[in-house]
Amino acid sequence: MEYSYYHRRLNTDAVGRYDVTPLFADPGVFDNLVTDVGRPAPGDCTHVAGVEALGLVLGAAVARDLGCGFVPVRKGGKFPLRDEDLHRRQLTDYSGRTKTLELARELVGEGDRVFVVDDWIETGAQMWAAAHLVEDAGASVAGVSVLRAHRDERTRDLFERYDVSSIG
Ligand SMILES: O=P(O)(O)OC[C@H]1O[C@H](OP(=O)(O)OP(=O)(O)O)[C@H](O)[C@@H]1O
Repeated sequence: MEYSYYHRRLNTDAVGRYDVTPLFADPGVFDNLVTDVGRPAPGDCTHVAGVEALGLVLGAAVARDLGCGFVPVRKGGKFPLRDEDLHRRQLTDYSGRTKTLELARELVGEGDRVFVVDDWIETGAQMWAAAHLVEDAGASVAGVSVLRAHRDERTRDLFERYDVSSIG
């Protein structure tokens, strides 16, 4: 589907922060969204990672669709694990607040090819951290896919380093 298909159902022109959950609530739209976000995934992808919170919803559905494992990238302090069992990155995103993202060490590692999914990218800070967590784990990033991504100087490094796909 073109981005206009989703745009019609979102009732916003925002590029950055907006609520994508109406796209999850309609089963037909959600099915199309999962297909479209997962389409750029390469055939050798072993896992899909999703960024908390809404990237968990979308990423898990994409993983199921692709027949891959699912790996949650969680906000700091959510994994009930010891520090030494986590990879951790700090970032400052669109909100101007400093946040932490974590990935459990046991979930992925060398040889794994991880496709990273989220709902949208504004500054790219969360996606940059998520992709680097995958690499910190010894796995490789098989691509990045979102519904909508802002392309400007803030996201240039992300687009240069990774194969980033967006519907809009
Ligand atoms: O490009 P950035 O500046 O990093 O912003 C994009 C990120 O911000 C939002 O997450 P948020 O932390 O608001 O959580 P949510 O999924 O719970 O809405 C969105 O889901 C992305 O993860």
